[in-house]
Amino acid sequence: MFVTMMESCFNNKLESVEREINFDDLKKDLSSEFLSIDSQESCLEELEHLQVYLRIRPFTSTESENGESQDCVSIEPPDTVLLKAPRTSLSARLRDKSAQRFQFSQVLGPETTQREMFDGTVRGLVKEVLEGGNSLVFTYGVTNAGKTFTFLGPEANAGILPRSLNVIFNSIEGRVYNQMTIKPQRCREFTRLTKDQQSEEATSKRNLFRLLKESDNQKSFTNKKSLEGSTLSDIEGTVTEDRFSLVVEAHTKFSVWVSFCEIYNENIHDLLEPIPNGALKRTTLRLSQDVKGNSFVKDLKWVQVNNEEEAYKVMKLGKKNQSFASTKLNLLSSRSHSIFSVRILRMEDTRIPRVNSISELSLCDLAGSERCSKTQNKGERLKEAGNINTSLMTLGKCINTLRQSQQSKLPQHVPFRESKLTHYLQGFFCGRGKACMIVNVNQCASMYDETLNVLKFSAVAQKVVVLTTKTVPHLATKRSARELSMIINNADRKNLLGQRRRSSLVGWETSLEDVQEDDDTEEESMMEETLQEVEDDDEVLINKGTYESKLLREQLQKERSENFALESRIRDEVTKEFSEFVSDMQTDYTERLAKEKKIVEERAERRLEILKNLLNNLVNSNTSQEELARVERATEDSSLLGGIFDSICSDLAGIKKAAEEAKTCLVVTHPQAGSETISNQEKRVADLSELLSQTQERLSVKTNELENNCRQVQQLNEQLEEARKTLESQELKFSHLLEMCHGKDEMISKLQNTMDQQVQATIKDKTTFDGIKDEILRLKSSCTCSRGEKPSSRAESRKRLVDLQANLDEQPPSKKGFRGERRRWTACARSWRRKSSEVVRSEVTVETLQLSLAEPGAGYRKVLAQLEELENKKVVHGSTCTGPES
Ligand SMILES: Nc1ncnc2c1ncn2[C@@H]1O[C@H](COP(=O)(O)OP(=O)(O)OP(=O)(O)O)[C@@H](O)[C@H]1O
Repeated sequence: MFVTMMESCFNNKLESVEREINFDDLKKDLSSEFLSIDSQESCLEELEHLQVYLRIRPFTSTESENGESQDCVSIEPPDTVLLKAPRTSLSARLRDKSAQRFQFSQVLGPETTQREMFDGTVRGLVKEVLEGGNSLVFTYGVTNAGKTFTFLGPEANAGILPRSLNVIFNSIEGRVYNQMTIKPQRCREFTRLTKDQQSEEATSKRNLFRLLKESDNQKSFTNKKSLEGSTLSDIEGTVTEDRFSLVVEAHTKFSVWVSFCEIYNENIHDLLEPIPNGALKRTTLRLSQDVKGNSFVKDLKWVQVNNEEEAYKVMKLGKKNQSFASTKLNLLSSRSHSIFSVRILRMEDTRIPRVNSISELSLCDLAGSERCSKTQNKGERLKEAGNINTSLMTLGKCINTLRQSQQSKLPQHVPFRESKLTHYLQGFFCGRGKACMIVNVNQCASMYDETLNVLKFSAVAQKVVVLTTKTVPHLATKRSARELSMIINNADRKNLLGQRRRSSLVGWETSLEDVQEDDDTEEESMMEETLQEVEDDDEVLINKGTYESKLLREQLQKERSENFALESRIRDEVTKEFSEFVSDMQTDYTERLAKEKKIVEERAERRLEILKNLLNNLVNSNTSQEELARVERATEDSSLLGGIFDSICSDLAGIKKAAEEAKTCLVVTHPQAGSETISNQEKRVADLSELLSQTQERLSVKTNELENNCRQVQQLNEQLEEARKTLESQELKFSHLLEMCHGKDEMISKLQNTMDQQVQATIKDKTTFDGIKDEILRLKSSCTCSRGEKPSSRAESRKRLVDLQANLDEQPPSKKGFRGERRRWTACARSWRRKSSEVVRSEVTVETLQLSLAEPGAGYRKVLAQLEELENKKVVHGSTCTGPES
């Protein structure tokens, strides 16, 4: 089953490199010997993981001084790296994971020399290229991680590019084809140059080198030791004699062509194209694909180089034109992706030169991803950074989709076309040749988050399986019948495979991505020229039937055994990977669940404690507002608790979903091996679910309790508020009553005074009256006694009596009147005495009321009624109790 799955993934790739071939095609292939070399090669297809190497650069002195060294990166030789979060990292704060492990094809530590770097990574690929294969090497990493150092290196410490050129020319020494008769074209084709074209080529090359010389002369005035000013001899000291001994035939020669371009702001520019002085805009080149889906840059300048020195000059010239700028993180930061390509044409240097194979080594130095917050770029630099990040993100997307496509049953569309970089690299991910990624990281604590992202991406890239096609060049000048039969057989097999694969699936890169170029006129003329040559070959008399069936059987058996081995290997890998993934996930979630549970319990307990205190405080104190705020805080905590709980639920759902996916995948890939793991995982997930539901129950009980408590507190608070209001109004009324009582007291004392004065006056009047009465009596008696006296003394007495009478008239008129008056005053005094006793009683009642007011909620209305009654009484008394006017 898994074979079907994997096959479905890789079929697509096979389709991209194998088009339907029939006899007519074969004839065409054979006839177009000088145009395309496909038909002459035996293709060996292999599936292998993308090679991913990690290089960790050493700290600079400034970084060490700034405390960047916090042991974030440690190596577990030979292929594992351990990444630990520094104390200040956001990731470290968000996640509890202190260290993460990443595996690579090889990890090269800070002390690795440029030579060791080259030997351990790219050297093998250079050999592949010399033997007819295609190879891609690209550097990847954040800005200031050491990509350009690895790629180009300083003049005294050459990087992989100069070293590759060195090995290539050392290996083909004495076998360099230095004529310009044949030139590579498009992707895997070539063209014969006419005499004029050859001289044009030579002039262009001379001009190019002159340009470099001129700029070198200019530079030498200012900086004699700059990179551009250096010559090959400068680096010769660092690049030692390094060569491969190639197995070649006597007439075999190698024609080497190089090109250098950059992808800057999603535009492709030729770095070997001279930029005219004052030119604002550089020529933009177009990316095209040949019929086999291999991308190439249309109209890119290819320069023939006859030795290492010439190649190095081209490299320097291109570097001079490349976009560099100073950023906050790197003084000389690459602002573009640069691609240096070396095409090697393996030739038969006979009377009519023949091309046996065309191979290509493509070396890309990618610009580094960067966080604009850290580089603080603005304007043009910001735009560049945006384009760099976008294209690197697309690369990440493509790698991810490739990985997913290889894992799932259904082929997925890989978005190679979304950026120029991925569009260019597409061919190498789809079977054009071997691909190798060099990941550069620095160990700075401040770059931890970025480094983590790079390592995560690399871990995915490491798992991508690529189909590599190794071409074995045909060495014989003339083909034997058997060899031709092999070619036919191979073509038939391709045809067969192609048909079978096409029937099952639609190729994702060819169907969706392929673009064919239509400028085939030149080739057609060349085809006609060379067709005659091959038709003349008498040995193309093939006993096809005999060989075909035999070889087909052999091939079938070989393929079956290869498929079987591949299937078991991939099964093992996938099962192991999933088991690791699921167990990692399980441990992670168990830890998180335990932690969350503990936190939830602690919080619930704390909240209960707070609520208890709150209730106690509410009963004992009047600081209701404070308590209310605390209750609100407790409610907020409760909602937070709910949030945490929700997140646990969603995490669990995630675990379940992942487990489901794992299960599906395992069932698909490895029914027996998977079932046990699945049941274990299911059991674990069920346990986790049970644990979670228990936590949920406890949480809901505690939440209910909490809610009840909250409600009670709310009620108490309302009652308290009501009592407080009642108390306030009672206090107000009491103060009114007190005022009234005071008024009454004053009035009583006034009345008392008036009454006392009246009594005094009455007593005085009575004394006067008694005196007058006595006088009258005395006068009367004296009048009676003096009847016999003289009339004058009698008249005198009478006059005195009349005066007394008049005096008496001024006094209370009579004893009767005085009595009436006295009665009135006595009644009045009695009435006042009664009133004062009532006032005393009122005071007593008021005191009683005050006492009852002290108790909140006591029969307030009753008290109020009593008060009102008292008030009325006071009004009645006030109106009746007016003293005698006198
Ligand atoms: N292996 C190394 N040994 C010593 N110094 C190194 C090493 N790798 C990088 N460096 C230094 O680190 C600095 C940054 O390196 P480099 O310019 O190659 O980074 P980069 O990844 O290409 O950055 P960008 O993406 O911004 O172009 C340079 O000063 C370089 O000399």
